[in-house]
Amino acid sequence: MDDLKFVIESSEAQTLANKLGLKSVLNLLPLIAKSAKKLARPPISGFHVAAIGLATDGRIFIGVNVEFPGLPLHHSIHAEQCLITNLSLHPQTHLKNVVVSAYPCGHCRQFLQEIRGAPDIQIFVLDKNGESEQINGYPDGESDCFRPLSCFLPNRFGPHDLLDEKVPLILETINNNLVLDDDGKIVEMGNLCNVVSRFEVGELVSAAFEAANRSHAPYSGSPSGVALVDVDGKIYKGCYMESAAFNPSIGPVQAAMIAFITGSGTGECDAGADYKRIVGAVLVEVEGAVVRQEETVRLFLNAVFPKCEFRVLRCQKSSSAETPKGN
Ligand SMILES: O=c1ccn([C@H]2C[C@H](O)[C@@H](CO)O2)c(=O)[nH]1
Ligand SMILES: [Zn+2]
Repeated sequence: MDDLKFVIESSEAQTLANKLGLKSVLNLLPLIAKSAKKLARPPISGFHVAAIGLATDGRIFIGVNVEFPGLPLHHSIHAEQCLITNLSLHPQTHLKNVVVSAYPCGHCRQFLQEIRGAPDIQIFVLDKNGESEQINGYPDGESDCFRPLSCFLPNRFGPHDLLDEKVPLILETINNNLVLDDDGKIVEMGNLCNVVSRFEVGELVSAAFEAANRSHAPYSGSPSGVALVDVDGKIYKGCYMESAAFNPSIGPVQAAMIAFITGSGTGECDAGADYKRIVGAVLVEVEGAVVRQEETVRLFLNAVFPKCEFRVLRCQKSSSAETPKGN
């Protein structure tokens, strides 16, 4: 399991499980978790975390922790947040099983609550050596070592404390009906950016706008999106995703960073070595929004990609847009 990818197709997972003589794909998850720890980027703590998710369609998704020297700790990305963002990038609404290399912290248990049916997500925690904590070894079946999230976080506070049941949750399809009405600003930005060609700026703005439209921000009504572009013109989108408990929310630039790390396909474990490939970033957020991302995104970009050109575009909410709040 040397060249792991952040998304493993269902057929690949099945083939690998058969090849290793495992009873099912579930038995494969702990092996992947142990191996995926090397994809983490923890230059501050040196503590590698991997969170592996099995989706209902049989695909396996990997999440790892990412730390950023020079920034306050709340900019860090937890493996579980990375996993959920990875799922959102490859539209996948249901997470069935998760194997984590360490116990999920309170914030991660809370962030997982944003997924529909969260209390039933089955979680399995490996011990410090990456082995099963159970006497039986690796899981033999769904009921063997996995325990529901409701067991890790009983008496939960979640989305339905604030929202109507019908409001789309994280990972579910959403369109925030935003309007970007000033094409002139995009042209002006094209002229301003030295490192990113005019053509790519247009694409970059569209990507950030699409990310803002798909952002999960039902609690503040302040959706936003970031798009990053690398030296080869490849674009990485990040949607801001809120938690009902506010603080475990994931910022748009962290989400775009996850798209870069999981999609750059380098399997790079030398933290930060490839960050200098990012040359441009665009943030799209709502004019007059109650929650603003601009300054925190700028702080992040200055510390992580100091040479990156950054532009901000404000959009409006369509007057026909439904208000997301349930009560
Ligand atoms: O639930 C958790 C708890 C911690 N970490 C990471 C964050 C940080 O990078 C390192 C030390 O806390 O472990 C996770 O990824 N998930
Ligand atoms: Zn956590």
